[in-house]
Amino acid sequence: MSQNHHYDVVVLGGGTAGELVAAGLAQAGRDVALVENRLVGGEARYFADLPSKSLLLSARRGETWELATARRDELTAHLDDDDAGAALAEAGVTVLRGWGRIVRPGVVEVDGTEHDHTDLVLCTGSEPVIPAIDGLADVPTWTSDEALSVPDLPRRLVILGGGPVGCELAQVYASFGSHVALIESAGRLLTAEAPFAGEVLADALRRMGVDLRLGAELARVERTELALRLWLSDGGTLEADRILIAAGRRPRTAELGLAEIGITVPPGHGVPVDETCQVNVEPDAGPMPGGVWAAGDVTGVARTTHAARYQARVVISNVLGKRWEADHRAVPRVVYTMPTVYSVGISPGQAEELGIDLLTAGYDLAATARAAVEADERGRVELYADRSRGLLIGAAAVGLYAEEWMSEIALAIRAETPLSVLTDVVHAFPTYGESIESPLRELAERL
Ligand SMILES: Cc1cc2nc3c(=O)[nH]c(=O)nc-3n(C[C@H](O)[C@H](O)[C@H](O)COP(=O)(O)OP(=O)(O)OC[C@H]3O[C@@H](n4cnc5c(N)ncnc54)[C@H](O)[C@@H]3O)c2cc1C
Ligand SMILES: NC(=O)c1ccc[n+]([C@@H]2O[C@H](COP(=O)([O-])OP(=O)(O)OC[C@H]3O[C@@H](n4cnc5c(N)ncnc54)[C@H](O)[C@@H]3O)[C@@H](O)[C@H]2O)c1
Repeated sequence: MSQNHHYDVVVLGGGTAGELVAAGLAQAGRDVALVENRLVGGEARYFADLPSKSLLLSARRGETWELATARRDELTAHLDDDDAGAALAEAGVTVLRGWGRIVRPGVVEVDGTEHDHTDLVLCTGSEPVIPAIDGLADVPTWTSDEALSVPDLPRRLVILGGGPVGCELAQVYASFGSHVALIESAGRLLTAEAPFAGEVLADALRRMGVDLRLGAELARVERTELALRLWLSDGGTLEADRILIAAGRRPRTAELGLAEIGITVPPGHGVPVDETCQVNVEPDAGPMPGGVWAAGDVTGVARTTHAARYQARVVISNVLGKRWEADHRAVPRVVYTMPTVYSVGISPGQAEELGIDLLTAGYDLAATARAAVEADERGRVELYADRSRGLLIGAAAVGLYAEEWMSEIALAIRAETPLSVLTDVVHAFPTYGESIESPLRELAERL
């Protein structure tokens, strides 16, 4: 076993969070190594956010599949991370290629070489959950990684899971001509969000010809001579050329050697972090030379790229000794379908779990002048206030460009802006943004 250099900081995982942490700390003068076993830049750049948004945009523009995949592959640099690696080297980061594993406090091993460090930052992301279903392991399947990087357009695609990944990809593939069926074991799409959001989206997907099988589970799969045959728990059957598994993701915590430094993570959970993104390490693990930190999907806190970027900035600040406590109350959750589904803060389901007395006010986008101008009446906005505190604590909107015009609500929740101020804000005419005025007034009157 060869012994390498001592680094001030080793960052495990070079996706969105890891890249930002490594570059930020190197630019602040720290000696930093980043360990990456696949592509520097991670999921968002090559297999998730960028390719999916590129294909959705191409679908909206009516481009052909060939043009759309060419555009996507250009945007994802044909899965070549040379430029991303060079940018990190330019920032002063040492990029170590290979799988990183903690071997004892202060030491990470990468392909047989040990690297000492003071601080350690875990940015290992998340991985798809593959459900244990009879026959599934014996047939060819995709996860979002393949669905967003290969050139194939299956004639019949069955998607397992109606969360953000399943819904975005159902829309992509249906737009380009695949016959898409989507199986969601819950009775509705986007179960984490307000029920109306899933209903509006279900309607949009059905209109595109997507066969929604809600409240059903995939019981068994078999390969026949010409296709895949699927049996559902409700007695239904489907034929497919390809199955796409979009049944959730779990933080990537296995095979990292976390136990060597006293980090215990129950299966499926994220590494436990405090508000400074420092990982809770059990005290009997032995003396640690510095802090252990985590950012991004591996924390399981807020699984989006903007949350990963935010947590990366929090980690950089705290490693440099400037205390910054993360506040996750108003991190948006966006599904970039047509129409967009935007949610922020507390959802009605979460409010119920937390015992919050929720006051809801809503407005249909069809009543805005903008809907008439766009000739698109789909969508609705709902605002949620905590009756006991008299404050806006959550919102959901389904509608064209909702990801752009709902940002002021994120700010209002984060800043705890009084409703008296929010109702005094003037919105430009004719915009979808005007749709929040009426529910804000209603909440102000009822509180
Ligand atoms: C289909 C899809 C679409 C999405 N669309 C959006 C979107 O539009 N907007 C949005 O905000 N979010 C979106 N997300 C979520 C977003 O992609 C993630 O939240 C984000 O990529 C998380 O970044 P990360 O840095 O935590 O992890 P990642 O980008 O996954 O980076 C982790 C990196 O660590 C590496 N790694 C792991 N373990 C080791 C190890 N032991 N040694 C070496 N390297 C290791 C991996 O190879 C990987 O490159 C989407 C997700 C999916 C699946
Ligand atoms: N635009 C975005 O920001 C964006 C887009 C895509 C994904 N993401 C992130 O990726 C994460 C993962 O997304 P996801 O959609 O894979 O997961 P998810 O957990 O949000 O949804 C998975 C869905 O699959 C269903 N399911 C699970 N097992 C099933 C089975 N055996 N049969 C049928 N249905 C089954 C679940 O009921 C659930 O509704 C999200 O939480 C999100 O943070 C973000």
